[in-house]
Amino acid sequence: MSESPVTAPSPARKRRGNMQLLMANRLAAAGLFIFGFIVVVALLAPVLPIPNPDLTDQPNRLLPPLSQGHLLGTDHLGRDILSRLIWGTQVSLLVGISATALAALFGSLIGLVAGYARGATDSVLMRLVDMLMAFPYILLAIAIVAALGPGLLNALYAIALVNIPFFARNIRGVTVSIRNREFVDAARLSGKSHAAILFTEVLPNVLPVIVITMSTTVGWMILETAGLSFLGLGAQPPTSDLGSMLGQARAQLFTAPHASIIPGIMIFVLVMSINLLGDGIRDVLDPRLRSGALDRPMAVTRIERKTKPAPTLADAPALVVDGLSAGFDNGGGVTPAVRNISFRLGKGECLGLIGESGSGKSVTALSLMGLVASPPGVITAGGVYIEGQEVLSLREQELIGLRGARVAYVFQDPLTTLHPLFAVGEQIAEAILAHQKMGKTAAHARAVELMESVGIRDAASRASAYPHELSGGQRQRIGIAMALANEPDIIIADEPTTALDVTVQARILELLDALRRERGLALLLITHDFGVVAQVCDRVAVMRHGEIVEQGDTQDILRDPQHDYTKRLIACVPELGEGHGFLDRVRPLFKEAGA
Ligand SMILES: Nc1ncnc2c1ncn2[C@@H]1O[C@H](COP(=O)(O)OP(=O)(O)OP(=O)(O)O)[C@@H](O)[C@H]1O
Repeated sequence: MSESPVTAPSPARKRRGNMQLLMANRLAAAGLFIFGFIVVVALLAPVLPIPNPDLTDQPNRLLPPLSQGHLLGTDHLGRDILSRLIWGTQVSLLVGISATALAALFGSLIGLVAGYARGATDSVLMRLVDMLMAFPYILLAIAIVAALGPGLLNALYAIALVNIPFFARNIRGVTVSIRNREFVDAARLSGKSHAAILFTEVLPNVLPVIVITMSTTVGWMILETAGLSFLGLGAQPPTSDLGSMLGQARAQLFTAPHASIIPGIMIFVLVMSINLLGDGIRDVLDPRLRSGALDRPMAVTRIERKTKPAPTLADAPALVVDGLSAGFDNGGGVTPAVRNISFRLGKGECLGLIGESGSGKSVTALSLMGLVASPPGVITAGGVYIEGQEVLSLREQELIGLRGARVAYVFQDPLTTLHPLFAVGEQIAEAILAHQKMGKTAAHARAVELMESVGIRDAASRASAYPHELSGGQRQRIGIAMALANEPDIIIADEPTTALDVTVQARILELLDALRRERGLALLLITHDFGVVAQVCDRVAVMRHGEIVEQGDTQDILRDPQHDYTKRLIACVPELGEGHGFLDRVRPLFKEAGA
């Protein structure tokens, strides 16, 4: 289409860069600042005006902090603690980061190969990893260093080795889920070698997980290295790291506590800053966390309306939507998804909401009951009136109480909305019990009745079937039965037949049509198919780029569409036996529109 979509963010609202997102997380920013400061100071150790860290001065041993010439005092050999702290931090950082890099390299390689190859390779590699995991890791590290001999380099190898399983298992899990994806199949079909697929198709998808795992484990590895040095198995004199400083000072814990407290605080601050930074990096690299989708969603969409709509409407039909606008918080502002939506829907009436994919139909439908997930969803203007009462101004619990009771939803693919581990009858009964007080047996009997009313044959026995045991059409009937469970006044059906074949589609539409007529339901039917609208709806509202561009009686609009876009949507309904004529008829319409 030639027009730019309404959701295209303006330059001012462009998604913030990763660094800005990281900085917006205060804890991560604090972690970055502290860690950055420590790294810079440790790197500048050779040029800083500090004494030689190994220079002993027996007469001035165990001087307290703030002594002349020794800001943090001296240790049991009279060495300057500040200087040793800075040099020791440098060593701890170097060993911790190197161990993380080694563990990440070998662990990820094992995970990638095992997850991609599966079969015997997977079993052998993962059993080896399991063997490593069978021992308490710090004991294993001590045993390895004891076997190799004490020393920083051996401590580094030991820490890297005991952390390999952590990477291997994580990366294998992600690789297994990626290896069966269509783009990997496509690469295989294109003749790429396994190695090429592994490194060009799988690895780029696994890389963020490797980075996240590294950022969250590096602090842990620094701590483990310090542990080995504390026990005298890591840094050997005269080299010292934070752990060995702590170990050497423990004999003077009561006479000169500062000698052990200072390196202890340093280890704490260093590990804490890395962990805070690591958590922040994880949130930034994971797109789901970045948009806030994995945050606990709010029970009702965030509502930020500049002007409050009138609390009630006189002489209002079942549903009135007045000037509704909603969008998504992109971190720097709200990107609009639907704008100024208004329509009315009476009892027993069916309104079709039609538009191409992305035109904002679902956001409109979900906004009516504050169901757009927040974050990132936001309702920015307008009102929704049910029987004349503005519902978005209600208290949260009141609005939640309306869901499923006065207003019910039927979604596109019931396989994703039905719980796979519960029998369908049980799920309908649960929907009844959510709003009505009755015993479980009565709820189950009512569920069977509802199943019968939506045309499921042999309902009593089918009630104990699980969703995967039913056909697509039967599942959608269960979805409709659940929507009817509490005798709602309004049903919002969001593309209820899109996932079904044409014959089942026709039957489900007939069912919805019959139900709204028999029960006087107001039916809002969302679709992208004018054929469906023509079959069921009294009136239709055409949506494009988040706005309603035309609405009116279905017959009038079918006969005399005003908007070009409506004309094109109507032209897209093929006629039986039309064959190639359909394309010849439709193509010029889209060429004219530059689409
Ligand atoms: N969680 C989200 N975050 C950001 N933008 C979103 C989100 N969900 C939807 N949108 C945007 O809102 C706009 C409207 O989407 P909506 O799902 O309402 O379209 P639709 O007309 O129902 O499409 P379809 O027929 O494919 O379901 C789209 O441009 C979409 O990209």
